[in-house]
Amino acid sequence: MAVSDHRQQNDGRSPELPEVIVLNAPLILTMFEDQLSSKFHLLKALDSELPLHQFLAVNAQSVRAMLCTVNGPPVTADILQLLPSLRLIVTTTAGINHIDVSECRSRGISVANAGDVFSADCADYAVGLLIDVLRKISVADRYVRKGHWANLGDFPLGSKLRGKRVGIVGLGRIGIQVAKRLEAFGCSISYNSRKKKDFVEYPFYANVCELAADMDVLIICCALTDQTRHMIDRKVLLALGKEGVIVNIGRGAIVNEKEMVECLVHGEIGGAGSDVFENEPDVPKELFELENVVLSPHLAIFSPESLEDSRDLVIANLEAFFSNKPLLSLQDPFF
Ligand SMILES: O=CC(=O)O
Repeated sequence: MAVSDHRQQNDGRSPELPEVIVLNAPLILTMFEDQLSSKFHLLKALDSELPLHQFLAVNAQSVRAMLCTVNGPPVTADILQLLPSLRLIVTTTAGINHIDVSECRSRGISVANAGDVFSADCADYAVGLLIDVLRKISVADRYVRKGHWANLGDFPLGSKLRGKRVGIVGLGRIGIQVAKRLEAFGCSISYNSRKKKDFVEYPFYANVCELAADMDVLIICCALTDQTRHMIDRKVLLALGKEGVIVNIGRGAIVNEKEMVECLVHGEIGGAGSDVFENEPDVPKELFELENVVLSPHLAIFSPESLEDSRDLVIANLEAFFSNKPLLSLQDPFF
């Protein structure tokens, strides 16, 4: 078949709809495809029989906007090179670690993310994971299901949330909401981030290891960058200590997962709750055996309501772009 024969067939929609290349399969596309495709002509790389590079080379030379998410092929310099007309990437996620932002900057491509639409759900989930690890709610659930209730005396009691010293790593949109929630639960809050924040009174620690040494709990809420990759390593975990709990709703690779698993297996930290892992969907099997660990499949941000907000923001960003208006959630640190 000639290369030009591989061009996606016009599916009957108006040829005037602006074209958007869809690199992978964002959940909002699965849920709201009709709404998105009534406004944009979606060129879906996943539906093509062609390998991604060839699909882009054949179909996407004039495409100016891309929709993507964190699962699936990362938006690398190699991919961007195949899209000479691209000027906008909209990611359905808050995190943008799957996009080569410095390549975007040098090519004049703007990046818009999920802004604040997932922050509340994600913060709720972080608190949920922490309460679950501390009070052993999932353990209690398994206990009842196994018919052990009659022996209640042998249930290992969990630890109180009120009074815990909680260190938030990354006091951005999500971190601040976690902090406010846990303050209301009677915890004392401290934080680590790139810079001290003027809008809060919480104690600031420039050094994450010193933060861990003074805390009962660390909650990882920062972005994954070259600076934060494996920032939470054995040294930090040992500083957190035998009773210390770590919760991660950021990205798996912020924690050195191998070292965290070793610390958990050897009882060098008290417990962990994690929604994110280094090599998703693979989760280290050792964790399955541990009762002081709560595992979740990268779902913290999702509720039906947050997905609808995400859809609306994606559409609003694309519409703004195609009508030369300012983007609603432009990633300004980079542009
Ligand atoms: O992980 C999810 C997100 O970055 O929004």
